[in-house]
Amino acid sequence: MATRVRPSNKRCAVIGGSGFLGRHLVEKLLDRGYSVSVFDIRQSYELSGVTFHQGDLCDKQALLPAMKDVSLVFHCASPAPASDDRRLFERVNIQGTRTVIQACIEAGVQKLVLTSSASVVFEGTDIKNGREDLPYAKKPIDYYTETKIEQEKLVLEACDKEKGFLTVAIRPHGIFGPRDPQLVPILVDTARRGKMKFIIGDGTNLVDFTFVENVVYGHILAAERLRSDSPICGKPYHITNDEPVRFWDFMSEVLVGLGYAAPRYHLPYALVYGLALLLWLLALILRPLVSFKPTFTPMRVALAGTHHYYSCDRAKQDLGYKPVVSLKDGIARTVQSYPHLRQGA
Ligand SMILES: NC(=O)C1=CN([C@@H]2O[C@H](COP(=O)(O)OP(=O)(O)OC[C@H]3O[C@@H](n4cnc5c(N)ncnc54)[C@H](OP(=O)(O)O)[C@@H]3O)[C@@H](O)[C@H]2O)C=CC1
Ligand SMILES: CC(C)=CCC[C@@H](C)[C@H]1CC[C@H]2C3=C(CC[C@]12C)[C@@]1(C)CCC(=O)C[C@@H]1CC3
Repeated sequence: MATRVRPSNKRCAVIGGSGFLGRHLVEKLLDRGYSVSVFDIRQSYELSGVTFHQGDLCDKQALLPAMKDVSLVFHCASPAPASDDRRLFERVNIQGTRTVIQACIEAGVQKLVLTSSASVVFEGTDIKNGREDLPYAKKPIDYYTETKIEQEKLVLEACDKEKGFLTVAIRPHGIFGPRDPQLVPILVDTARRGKMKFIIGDGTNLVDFTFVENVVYGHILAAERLRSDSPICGKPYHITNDEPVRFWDFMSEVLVGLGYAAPRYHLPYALVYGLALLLWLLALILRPLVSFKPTFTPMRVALAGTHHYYSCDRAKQDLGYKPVVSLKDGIARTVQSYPHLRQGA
């Protein structure tokens, strides 16, 4: 009878390892002596110590080779929130995550760490220092978040100490850092189109923005602390910079760092939200005739004009988490990493 190779606890797989967070995670895992297999729908780089497996995570047969002899899997793949494609989110984040869980169990993987999102509890109204025991949003802000909720439930419910399959979910918020394809590029694009002149509301709303290396650190701590006798099995954890900042101060600091003017004029929140809602309805009605994507969607206006920051006390207590990069240093490193997005470049 063929003997089964015992998976090494320093061998792991990163699903979504070609993406922004995934690649930072892969780099840190290599630093810590792990060998890594990346599974992603695309291959965006090459790195020694990393084996790439290209495929769709909804395909179990494609996933299995990436999990061979692996004891730990990180699942940080998702379609981009901006795609707003309900069927794609359902297929990848819900059905695909079921497939990931089945493949893990079949391949003998012992630990699964999911990248969820703090937004699973956000309904577009203020959250101040929200803890993990807040209920899931009944009215999530978009389809993407709706499927992130189902995905998190699936992964946490799959935790089974008897069967030796342990799971945990990390809920980051507002990830930023070098190579981020979303936050800074959207901000600069908005500024270049002359639309970053206005502050929505009074500009005092506090939000968490989390430097990518802190998010990576939270994932690795969770993976390494995930044992059948630890309190973290089957639980979600907020991972933030633990320094809530005014949304508009953060945006202004990034803009000014890149040579653009900070927004100055205030607009009432209710007015902008109402206009965004009208635009969104118009885009929906006109979709069969013309397709346009408004910059100011109701979801974006809510993100820009409300408080949404989260306590990471549970992560501090159970994981020994503490941010490793301050917000100030994170912003400086991010701004430096985007020479091509500077004003005039
Ligand atoms: N960025 C943020 O601020 C936050 C992100 N998160 C979560 O963190 C995770 C990582 O996000 P981020 O790094 O920003 O996202 P990215 O889009 O940069 O990375 C996700 C990766 O997954 C890939 N992918 C998408 N669909 C599939 C599929 N069917 N099969 C295999 N791979 C696939 C993507 O490929 P492609 O690019 O071709 O689609 C991409 O390479 C996600 O789960 C996201 O929900 C949570 C909170 C905040
Ligand atoms: C905190 C958090 C969850 C951030 C996630 C990233 C994006 C949702 C934001 C990144 C840049 C933001 C942005 C706006 C909304 C939210 C973001 C897209 C605006 C469109 C809000 C309205 C404006 O006045 C312009 C803003 C540009 C940047």
